[in-house]
Amino acid sequence: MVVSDNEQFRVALRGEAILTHPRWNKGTAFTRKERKALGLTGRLPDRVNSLDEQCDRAYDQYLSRDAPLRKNTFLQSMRDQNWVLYYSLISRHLREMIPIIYTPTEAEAISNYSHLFRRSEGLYLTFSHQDSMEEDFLEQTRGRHIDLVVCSDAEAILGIGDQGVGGIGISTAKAAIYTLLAGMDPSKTLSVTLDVGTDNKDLLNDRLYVGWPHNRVRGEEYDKFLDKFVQLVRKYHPHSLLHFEDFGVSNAERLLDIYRDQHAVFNDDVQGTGAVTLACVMSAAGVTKSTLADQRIVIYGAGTAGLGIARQLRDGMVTLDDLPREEANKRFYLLDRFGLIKDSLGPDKIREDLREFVRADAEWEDVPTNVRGEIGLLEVVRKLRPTVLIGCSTQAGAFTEEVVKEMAKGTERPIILPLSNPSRLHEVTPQQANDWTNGKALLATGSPFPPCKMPNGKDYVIAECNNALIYPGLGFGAMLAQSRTLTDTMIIAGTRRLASLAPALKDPDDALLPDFGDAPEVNFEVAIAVAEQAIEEGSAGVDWKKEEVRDKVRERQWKPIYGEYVYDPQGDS
Ligand SMILES: NC(=O)C1=CN([C@@H]2O[C@H](COP(=O)(O)OP(=O)(O)OC[C@H]3O[C@@H](n4cnc5c(N)ncnc54)[C@H](O)[C@@H]3O)[C@@H](O)[C@H]2O)C=CC1
Ligand SMILES: CC(=O)C(=O)O
Ligand SMILES: [Mg+2]
Repeated sequence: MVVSDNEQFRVALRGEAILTHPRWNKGTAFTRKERKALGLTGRLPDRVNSLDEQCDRAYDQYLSRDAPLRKNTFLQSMRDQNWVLYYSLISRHLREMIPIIYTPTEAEAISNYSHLFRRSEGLYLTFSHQDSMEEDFLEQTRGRHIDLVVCSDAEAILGIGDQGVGGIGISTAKAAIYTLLAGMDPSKTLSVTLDVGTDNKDLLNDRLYVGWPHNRVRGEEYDKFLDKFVQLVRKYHPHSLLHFEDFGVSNAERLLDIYRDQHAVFNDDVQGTGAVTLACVMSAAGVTKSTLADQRIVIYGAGTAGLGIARQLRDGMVTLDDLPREEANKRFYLLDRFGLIKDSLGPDKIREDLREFVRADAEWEDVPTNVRGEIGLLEVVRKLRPTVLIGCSTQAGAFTEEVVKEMAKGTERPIILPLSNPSRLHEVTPQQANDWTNGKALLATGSPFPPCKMPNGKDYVIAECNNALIYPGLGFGAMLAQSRTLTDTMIIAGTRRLASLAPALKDPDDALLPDFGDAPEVNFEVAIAVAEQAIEEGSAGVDWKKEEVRDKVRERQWKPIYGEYVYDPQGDS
């Protein structure tokens, strides 16, 4: 459904039913004719408002809330009431409001989920009710056309760990970002929490916790539960995109591998983060006039995001710089809680999926270790003098002054990307990294940060290297092209398009990635690149010509505009 001005809808709802339906509700914007036809004249105050007037009023109400969390709950309740107003208001204040409905504030909302709970916001599939999963699923989706399913089991939410049933908050936030930044029709999205319990003791001990009060289910039982859900999505919505968000490290990559050939699946933390970081490093390499293959890359935190980034950067070197895969793997040095990932750590400490990035001990014989034989970040940086340092460890302050200064000794423009969310968990603040390198560092962060003051007094704009700059376009492009899978080459095509839009390409002192205020245009371009690539490689289910793609994508974007309603008992509801 693409809404344009004056588009007419036949709706089967009247009275209270239409006023309480967020897809159809217009509040004071119902026209006099509609009020009469839909039984609303006595249910609304006299004055008919335009959408502009409604946005002005809503913005004043928003501003009257001081704390970010209060602003978040205000917007949340607006979404429950009126989608057009919600998306229209946020689109008008995108830079200001994205941090409120997404990282960092959404993390706070999720961690308080049970205390803030007001009403259902998606599909809650609970392990203990798995016998009725199909029934529960159909109850919400029967007769609906679903293009996008966003699901989370909430084991690793936005850097704040296991949040149990509160994971519904990340599914709804990510789905809302698809609508805001790519134009996904919200009536065709489904947000799901897979409540398989939680190991978060605070939640389990909280008498107000609204999720299933049970330890997290793992192993075969978990896999069966997940499979049952994925097969329902495949059966009833075979052309949908299934987006996985914030799964734990033992499941994220594994589930992607299991299902990637069966359905169009996408893991945002692995693939979305990998893609935006590749674009960011391409942009920084443009500033330093080097290639991807020239980089020596240290990744601190080898979890879901860390591994996803390593693989995507590696694939970038292979595809864009023609480097053999083995050669490309050697450009990476991954560290986790046991320090540098090297052979002698053994299988207990090295996950199988990290295998191709394990370093040989022989390379490090001359480097001091701690009492447990581990090699820390400072030692790695001292020996290697990396050109790129990426943080996805959730360890605030891990990039110390010593580490950053040591890095700066070996490279003219150190590329430093503290990507952990929320803001309080960043490995280094941009201003610190900037000060410690005399303004030489090329920086981007995972959550929004204000510009840094450079030694020359100018501002250096800090790019937000967050997967939201690319995943909506990747998913929307794949969905529109009706691609059976979201291939690695489609992701690379979207990434290259994003990198081509980096402000630093035109001015090396400018941000490494486009501003979030421009994220809708950026994701539009990404969606086009992805759909074009799907068509070119034959994975698309549509028979568009490449030159038609731009117009097709534009035509299919949902816009927050009110249509005109006509009452029809056989119409939509
Ligand atoms: N900017 C972006 O777009 C994204 C940012 N992130 C952020 O990245 C961070 C990590 O997320 P995930 O990879 O999903 O979590 P994860 O839990 O899978 O990975 C974190 C890793 O850091 C390691 N770690 C913990 N303490 C450490 C220490 N002292 N030294 C070195 N490593 C240590 C853990 O062992 C784990 O392997 C989170 O803050 C998350 O919000 C994640 C996805 C996207
Ligand atoms: C941005 C995101 O996906 C995360 O922090 O998990
Ligand atoms: Mg995530």
